[in-house]
Amino acid sequence: MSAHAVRTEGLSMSYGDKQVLHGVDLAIPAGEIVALLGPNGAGKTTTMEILEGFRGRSAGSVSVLGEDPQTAGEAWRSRIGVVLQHWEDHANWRVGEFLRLLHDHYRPFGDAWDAEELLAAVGLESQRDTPIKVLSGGQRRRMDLAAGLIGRPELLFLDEPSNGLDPVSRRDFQELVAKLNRDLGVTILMTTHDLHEAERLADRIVVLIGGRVLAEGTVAALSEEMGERAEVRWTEDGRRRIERSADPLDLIDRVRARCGGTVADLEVRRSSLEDTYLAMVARALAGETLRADEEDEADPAPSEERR
Ligand SMILES: Nc1ncnc2c1ncn2[C@@H]1O[C@H](COP(=O)(O)OP(=O)(O)OP(=O)(O)O)[C@@H](O)[C@H]1O
Repeated sequence: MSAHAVRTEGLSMSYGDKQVLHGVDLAIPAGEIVALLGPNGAGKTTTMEILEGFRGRSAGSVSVLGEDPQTAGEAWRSRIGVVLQHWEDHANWRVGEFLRLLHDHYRPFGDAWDAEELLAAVGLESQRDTPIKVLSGGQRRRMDLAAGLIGRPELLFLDEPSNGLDPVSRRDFQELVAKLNRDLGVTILMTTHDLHEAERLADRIVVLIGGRVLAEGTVAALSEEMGERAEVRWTEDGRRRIERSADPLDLIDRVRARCGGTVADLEVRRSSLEDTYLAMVARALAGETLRADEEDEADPAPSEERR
């Protein structure tokens, strides 16, 4: 059996005469959380819909849990879970009855999640008898997640899962997603525009731009590929200093020697996914190569921090 939950080779898609995916190759290892990032219109939702079997493709091969989503049957569908960006059906149904109905639908295909247990797992026990239309945004996303989980999927697709949630609900939701992966081993492919969310949750990042994979790897590997530098801040001669360095330990040693052995208010921050992503997209838009310059530039003089 393939160790990859998802594999695509040369995946291409056109809407009429407009080509929106140009030979996308993906390899998503089973058990990982992978975040698909990219600007609006990059082709993320189209890719997800093809992998979910909701949309055909124009060319290329696709394997999801070992089958082609275009031809796979209901048994395969019960092994995947889908949480769409928006869906507005069943507004008058109550949360508990909706999950019970889904449970009955999935039961013939295996060990469907009991509706009561699932309500508890996503923290919606108090909303069991609440009509879906009056749920808050955060409760609604939890219910969407519960609906995606009912068949105990091996692979879960999340399209902008925490969009519109307040910071506390967002954090709770992210913890729930991380727990599903950690405790139940669910492979997760998610799209998000929240780079902190991607950095927090994802084992691996895929950046799509203009329907092509621009970069793929762990946050650390992408940062290294882009030649991103850590940011070092300290106080020297009563002034706050800030400098970026590829070798922060060497920089700190030099500052320490200058300051007589101690460095005041020292902070070191590695480049964030946001720094890397923005640099990557800017370079791509400027038509530059992704590789950082081979030549090692001398570190610029430290600047003073803006207050
Ligand atoms: N049903 C459709 N018919 C025609 N064009 C479409 C259709 N769906 C998407 N597109 C086009 O395909 C391209 C990719 O859209 P897609 O929704 O996959 O991007 P996305 O990366 O998910 O964007 P966003 O971040 O805004 O959700 C866009 O140019 C979009 O206008």
